[in-house]
Amino acid sequence: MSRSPSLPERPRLDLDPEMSDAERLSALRQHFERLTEVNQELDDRLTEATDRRDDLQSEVDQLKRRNETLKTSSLYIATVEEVTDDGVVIKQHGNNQEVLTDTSPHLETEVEAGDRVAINDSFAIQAVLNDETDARAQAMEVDASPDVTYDDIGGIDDQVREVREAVEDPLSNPEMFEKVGVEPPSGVLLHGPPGTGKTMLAKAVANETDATFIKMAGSELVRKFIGEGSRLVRDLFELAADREPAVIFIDEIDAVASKRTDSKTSGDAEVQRTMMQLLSEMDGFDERGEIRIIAATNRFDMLDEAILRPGRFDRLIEVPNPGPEGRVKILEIHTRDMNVADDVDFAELAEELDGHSGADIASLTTEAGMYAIRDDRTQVRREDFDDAIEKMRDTEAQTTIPGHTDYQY
Ligand SMILES: Nc1ncnc2c1ncn2[C@@H]1O[C@H](COP(=O)(O)OP(=O)(O)OP(=O)(O)O)[C@@H](O)[C@H]1O
Repeated sequence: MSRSPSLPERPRLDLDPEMSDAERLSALRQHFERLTEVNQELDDRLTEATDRRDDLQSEVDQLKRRNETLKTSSLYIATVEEVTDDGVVIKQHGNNQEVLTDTSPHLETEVEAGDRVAINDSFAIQAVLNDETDARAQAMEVDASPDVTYDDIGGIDDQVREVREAVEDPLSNPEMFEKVGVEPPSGVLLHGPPGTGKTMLAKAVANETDATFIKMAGSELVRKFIGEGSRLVRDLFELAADREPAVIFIDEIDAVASKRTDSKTSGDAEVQRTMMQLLSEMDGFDERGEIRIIAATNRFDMLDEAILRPGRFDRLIEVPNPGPEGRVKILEIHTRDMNVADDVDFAELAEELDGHSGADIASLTTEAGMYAIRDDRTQVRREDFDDAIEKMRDTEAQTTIPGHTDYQY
């Protein structure tokens, strides 16, 4: 910006006491003329500055109006496919159209492949959606390479084998299914009490098949994203198609697929719409390529049978609480990196943990480790496990509601 020239100096009046009256009059006249000149000069500068201010003001007004239009006009959502020297390739949601476009200069360094962005009518990128604005990112957990392996799962070997047959084989050896002429199962439904390793199983399959793991929780869909459920289900399958091979894992599927109730509240209608969208996505599944879908529920009794029809979740696998040997295996898995004293007998501990889940056993081992740390020891002893079991029982006693029985498997 150019700097304005400095203001003219204020004229000085020098009157010498020795001066005659005539000299004094002439000096005063000169001073008056100079003052008039400076005054004129300042007037001109003021007019110039006012004109400039008016110009700037109209520029500000114009920018404000443009900003308002930008703020009020609808923006569309797209995903960045690629950032090239010639521009940014985006894919619009909804119609899947690919467009080569530009980014607002202030976003040039920010845009990366995979980002969700807001675009205007001319496809120019206006904003990169962060996690807060990106409902999809909130509703889904995307893990390009989960690190759970089958070795991390104990006590449910039969279930691991069944899931591998139903999910892994069709992904890693599709030709075999074609040659034999059988359709791989469309979807696998894992059902059983909480904390038995259902999520781990889905992650391990994704890991083993180098597939992206995409998880969506049914309860979040209906609680947090009211009105958006069916859109998010569509997004879920779209995202999986973008990232295939992919394993879609829908946890707590009962939240969107429970038996129809009689009440006709708008909430129910919304849940119904979400389920219909899920069913229609599953029905169009054949063309979807290398995508496998696994769902999980703790409330098998509540499920709407529509989702269990052939071509939908047609492979049911029960994942129960582990038996005594399973509990020993899970104890071993979760103490792999712990320094456990020789007096700890896992078989004995497993006996005491009858009816407990893998998740209970995992947190029990952590708790035992905490007791050792509290005692300033690096080795975990039998007494630490005993203390941890006692604490677990106390907590259970406090959280059990009298007269309430959970759904039993
Ligand atoms: N069979 C198992 N072997 C080893 N660890 C297990 C097993 N089951 C559960 N765990 C431990 O419990 C944690 C929770 O398990 P996970 O999330 O897979 O259970 P879930 O069946 O999906 O539970 P929910 O039904 O509550 O979603 C795991 O991270 C793991 O530490």
